[in-house]
Amino acid sequence: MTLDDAKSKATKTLKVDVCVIGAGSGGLTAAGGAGGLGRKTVLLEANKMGGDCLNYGCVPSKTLIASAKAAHAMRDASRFGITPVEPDVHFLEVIDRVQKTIADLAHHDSEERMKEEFGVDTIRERGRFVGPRQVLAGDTLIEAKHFVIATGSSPFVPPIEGLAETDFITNEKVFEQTFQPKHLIVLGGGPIGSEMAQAHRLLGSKVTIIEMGQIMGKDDPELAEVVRKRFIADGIDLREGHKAMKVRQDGDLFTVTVETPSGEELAISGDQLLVAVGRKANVDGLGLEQAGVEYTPRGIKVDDKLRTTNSRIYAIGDVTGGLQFTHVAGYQGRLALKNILLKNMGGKNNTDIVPWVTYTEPELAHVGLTQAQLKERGIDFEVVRAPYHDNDRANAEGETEGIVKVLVGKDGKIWGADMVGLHAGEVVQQYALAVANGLKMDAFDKMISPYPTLGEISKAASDEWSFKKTFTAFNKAAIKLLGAFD
Ligand SMILES: Cc1cc2nc3c(=O)[nH]c(=O)nc-3n(C[C@H](O)[C@H](O)[C@H](O)COP(=O)(O)OP(=O)(O)OC[C@H]3O[C@@H](n4cnc5c(N)ncnc54)[C@H](O)[C@@H]3O)c2cc1C
Ligand SMILES: NC(=O)c1ccc[n+]([C@@H]2O[C@H](COP(=O)([O-])OP(=O)(O)OC[C@H]3O[C@@H](n4cnc5c(N)ncnc54)[C@H](O)[C@@H]3O)[C@@H](O)[C@H]2O)c1
Repeated sequence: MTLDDAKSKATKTLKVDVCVIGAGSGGLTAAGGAGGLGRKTVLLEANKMGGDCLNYGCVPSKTLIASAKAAHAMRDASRFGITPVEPDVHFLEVIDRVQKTIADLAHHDSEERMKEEFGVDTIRERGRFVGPRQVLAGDTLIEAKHFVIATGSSPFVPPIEGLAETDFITNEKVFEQTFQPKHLIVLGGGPIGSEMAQAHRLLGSKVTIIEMGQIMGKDDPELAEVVRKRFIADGIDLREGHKAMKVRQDGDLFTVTVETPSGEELAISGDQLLVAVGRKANVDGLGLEQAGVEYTPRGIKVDDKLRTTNSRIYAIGDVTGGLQFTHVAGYQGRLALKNILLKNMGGKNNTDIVPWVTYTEPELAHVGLTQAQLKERGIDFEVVRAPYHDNDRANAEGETEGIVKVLVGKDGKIWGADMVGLHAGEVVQQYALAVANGLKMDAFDKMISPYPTLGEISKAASDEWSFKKTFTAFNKAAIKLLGAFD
């Protein structure tokens, strides 16, 4: 369709202050904020309200994982003095529960709520730029003072011979499965592959992960090793350093031919194939050229105010190809809005303070700068370690495998933290607050932590750090001297 054809489809014109394209975590935040603050706002959504997080991502994955954990607890009960039982998993009921949880949460992201609480009108159409300040959605031509592109990302499908001809699934289908896989093959051992592999394994499927590098490669390798060991103990067939060469489907059977690290060919067969090898930004069909918005295959280019190369258009969340998390999309939604409302004085996109958590058992979490980033920036730091096995609550829960590593500057500033262990995603919150506010380790000295909690691990790390600073030869001599006056 030519631009003129597209424009000629419009039967009405809508003039607004802000037009947000995409009603996922980022778009809903930006649109709700703009509408709530009195700007005339329209939100466009081509598919389901709530985007990936609600429908195909965070919510269904964590709900599936909750069922998996319940099944695991039954098998694992002997450690607690309880007779273990092999759970009778009704997989389709598990899937029903996943879908019900999505439905229970859907109101929060709904058109109705956007209208009632924030005064935002939603148009359930795909948006496409037809000019630098014009978007066409169905038969409506929208002219806005500002636009926010929040179109998210889709599963990347790698160009592996034969793959496209098979009925493989991605995160868009895995939560709607109609049978429990006997043997699930997972291509990719990043957060999606790892979470889904373990969940299916604990629900009773045989699972093989085919990962060309290492699982959880974006996290601290020492901590990823803890997850690796658990996967192996869970009975996952973990194939790291294995490259998928071709895929074939014969009836219900998928066969993936891989090259092993030693260069041999190996065929792995299963009755379900999940592809989770990364994401591609949703830029196709958006008419970005018509709007003068530059992009690369990674995503839309933005500056530190989240402006695109068209200063009236901002882009946020997964479509920018940066850190792809719901909380980042939400944070950027608020930031882009502030920059729209405050003439680009709302603040800069600060990726140095971002946390993330992968919800494997045990959880793997990070916040702030990584060790590699600190080295690149020439910042002196030390790693303060606090193991889970020294924490009383972890012992009571029977989950002592894990560690917290805090990256501390010479002046005590907390630059980042990495952790693996029971509820690491909760423990990391304290460090998220510390990193965001530039706190030093002595902030934890002042804090009284309730006993016995996992959060006390943070206190243990700060004790470890301050003991070293306190019990110096100088301090000991000074105290001895003062003792002479007792
Ligand atoms: C399986 C899985 C598990 C995940 N788990 C977590 C987790 O636990 N924690 C976490 O923080 N993150 C998690 N994520 C990542 C998280 O889902 C994304 O980072 C987040 O959804 C990105 O939000 P967004 O607003 O940028 O995009 P999306 O949520 O993808 O929303 C984009 C919306 O734009 C719409 N759209 C696209 N093009 C157009 C158009 N032209 N016109 C109109 N509408 C359009 C789409 O239909 C979609 O609804 C997970 C992702 C997956 C896949
Ligand atoms: N808990 C969470 O917050 C959470 C959960 C799921 C997803 N996410 C978000 O979604 C993003 C995408 O997740 P993902 O796991 O799809 O991507 P990813 O890029 O993080 O990991 C993909 C993995 O697949 C491997 N891979 C790539 N091509 C391959 C091939 N041909 N054969 C075998 N392995 C291959 C890579 O080496 C990598 O380890 C994440 O980066 C994260 O931002 C977050």
